Amino acid sequence: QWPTDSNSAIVREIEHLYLDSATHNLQSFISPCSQYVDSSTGSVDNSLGRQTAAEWVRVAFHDFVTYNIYTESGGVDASIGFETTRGENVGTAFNDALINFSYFFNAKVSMSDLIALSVVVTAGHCGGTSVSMRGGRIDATAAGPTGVPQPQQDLHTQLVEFSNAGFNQDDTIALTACGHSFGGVHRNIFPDVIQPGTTGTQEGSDGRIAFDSTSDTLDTTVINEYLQGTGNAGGPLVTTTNVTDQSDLRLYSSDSNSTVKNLAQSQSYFQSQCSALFQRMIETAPGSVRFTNPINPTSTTNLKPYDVDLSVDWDGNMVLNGYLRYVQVSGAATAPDSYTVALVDRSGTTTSTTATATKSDTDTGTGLFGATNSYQFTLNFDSATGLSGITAGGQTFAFQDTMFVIPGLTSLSPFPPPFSATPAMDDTGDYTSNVTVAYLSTSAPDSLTATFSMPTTQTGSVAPKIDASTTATLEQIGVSGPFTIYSGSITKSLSAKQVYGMSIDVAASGSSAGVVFYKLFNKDS
Ligand code: HEM
Repeated sequence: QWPTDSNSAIVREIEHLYLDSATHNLQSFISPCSQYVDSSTGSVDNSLGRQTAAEWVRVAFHDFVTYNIYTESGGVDASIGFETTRGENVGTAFNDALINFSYFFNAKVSMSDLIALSVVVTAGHCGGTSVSMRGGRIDATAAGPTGVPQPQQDLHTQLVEFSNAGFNQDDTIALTACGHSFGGVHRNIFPDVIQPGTTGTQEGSDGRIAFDSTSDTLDTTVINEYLQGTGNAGGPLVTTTNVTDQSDLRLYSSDSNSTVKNLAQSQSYFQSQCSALFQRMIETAPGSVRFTNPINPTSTTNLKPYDVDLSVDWDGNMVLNGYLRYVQVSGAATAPDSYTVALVDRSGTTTSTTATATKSDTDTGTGLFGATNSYQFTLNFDSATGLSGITAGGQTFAFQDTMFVIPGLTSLSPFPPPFSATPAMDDTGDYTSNVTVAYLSTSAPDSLTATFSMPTTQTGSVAPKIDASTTATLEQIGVSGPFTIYSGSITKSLSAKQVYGMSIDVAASGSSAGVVFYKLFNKDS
C-alpha cells in the first residue's frame, strides 16, 4: 500500500500473486495439478475429467495464437473472452479460467497478465520449469481475428496459423508437445476425436482421454509414448480412428519426427525448450505493450519491502509501517533471523532512527521460487525529518512523503466478507469509502481528486474491465507540521469482488506528485 509509479505497482501486485503464500493466489487453484476447480461453485470437482492447470495452458494458447506478426496485433491480450462462441474455441474452459482469474484482477493486474501468469505458475508448479514473468499486458476491448488451429485442419493451414503468430514449424511441433504434456481431449467437446478405438481410458463424465500417462506434469512422457507406442501413444490426436483429426500425428511426423526425437533426449532439455517457448508464447503481445522487467527474484533481488504504509498524526508524528520479504531462492544465504531497518530522511541522509524487523514464524509462504519469509517493522519519526527511504540488509529502498494516503484516517465500511474466490463475492451492498491524504507543500492546492478504479462487467466477455469513472473531491481538513491534510468520501453499491479489486489514485490538478494505486483492501490484510 504505497504511493509509487505505475510500473512498480504492476510488479508489486504480480510479485504478491506468485511469490507469497499459496493460500490466496493462482497456485491454490492447481494444487494438486490434477484437480479441477469449478468457477460456478468455487469448489473442486474431480468427477468430470477436467484439469484446471491444463485448461489454463490451452486458454493462453488460444489467446496467443491469433497474433499477427505483420500488424503486431493480438497475442496474449485477453481477447479470448470475446471469442468464446467461435467454433475454434469450443468448450467452457475459456470462461471458466477467466472467471477464476477475475478474483485477482485490478487496475494493475490485467486479465492478460493473469493469463500469462497462469502459464508461469503451471509450468513452475506442475513441471518445475521456470518461465520468466513480466507484467504490463493490455486487455483488448473487443474480439480479435480468428485463426486457432483445429484438429480437422490440414497441416499446411495449421502451420500458416502458427507462422502468422511468429512460430516456425520446429517451434510449432515443440510448443504443441509441451502443451500436450498436460491434459487431454474431452469426448463431450470433441466427440469426433474420441471415437471407439482411440487409445487410452476415458476419465470422468466428460470422457477425457489424456495425451499421456502423466497429464499433470510437464515432461517428455507424451513424446516418449508417441515414439514408442506405449501408454497413450501420443494421445487422442495421434491415435483417433478418425484420420481427419490425427492432427498431432501429422504435425509430429511432418519432419520425420526429428523435432520430437530431439526433445526426447532428456527431461531437462525438454523442460528448457518448453520454458523458452512458453515464454515466447506469453510475451507475444500487441506492439503497444511495454513489459515490466522480469519479476523473478534472484539471490541479489530477493529482499524487498511490501505492504508499506506511511502515517502522520495531528501532532506531526510519523510512522512507517511495513514488511520485508525475503525469498529463499536457490543459492541465497539462509534467511536471517532479523534485519535492522534504518530511516533515510527527506534530504537523503541515513539517520540513527532504526527498528528491528524480526522474522515471523507464522507469516511464511511457499511461492514458486522458494520459501517466503516476512519481517514486520515500524519506524517512528518526526514530520520535520520526513523520509525518502529505508535501508535494510545493506540495500536502500526509496520511498517518498510528497503525497500519501493516511491509512488510519482512511476507511471502508462495512468491512467486506473474507476473500474466498467464490461466486458469493459477487453479492452487492452499499460501501462507503473515506480517503484521507497528506500533501507536503508550501503552496497547497484547495482540493485533490481521488479516482477510484474498480473491476466491472463488460459486454461480450466474462472478463471484467476497469471502470475509473468514480471520483471524489478531497477537501482540506487541516494542517499537520509541513503537511496539508485532505479528505473526502464516496458511497457506492459494490460487490466484495469489486472491493478487493478497488484501488485509488490521488492527484492535484497540474501537479506531478500523486498517489498511484492505493489499495483499500488486500486479500491478505
Ligand atoms: C495444431 C496445433 C494444436 C491443435 C490442433 C490442438 C488441438 C487440441 C484439442 C482438440 C484439444 C482438446 C481440448 C479439449 O477436449 O478440452 C487440445 C487440448 C489441449 N491443448 Fe492443444 N492443440 C494444438 C496445439 C496446442 C499448443 C501449442 C498448446 C500449448 C502451448 C496446446 C495446449 C493444449 C492443452 C494444455 C490441452 C489440454 C486441455 C485440457 O485438458 O483441458 N495445444 N488441443
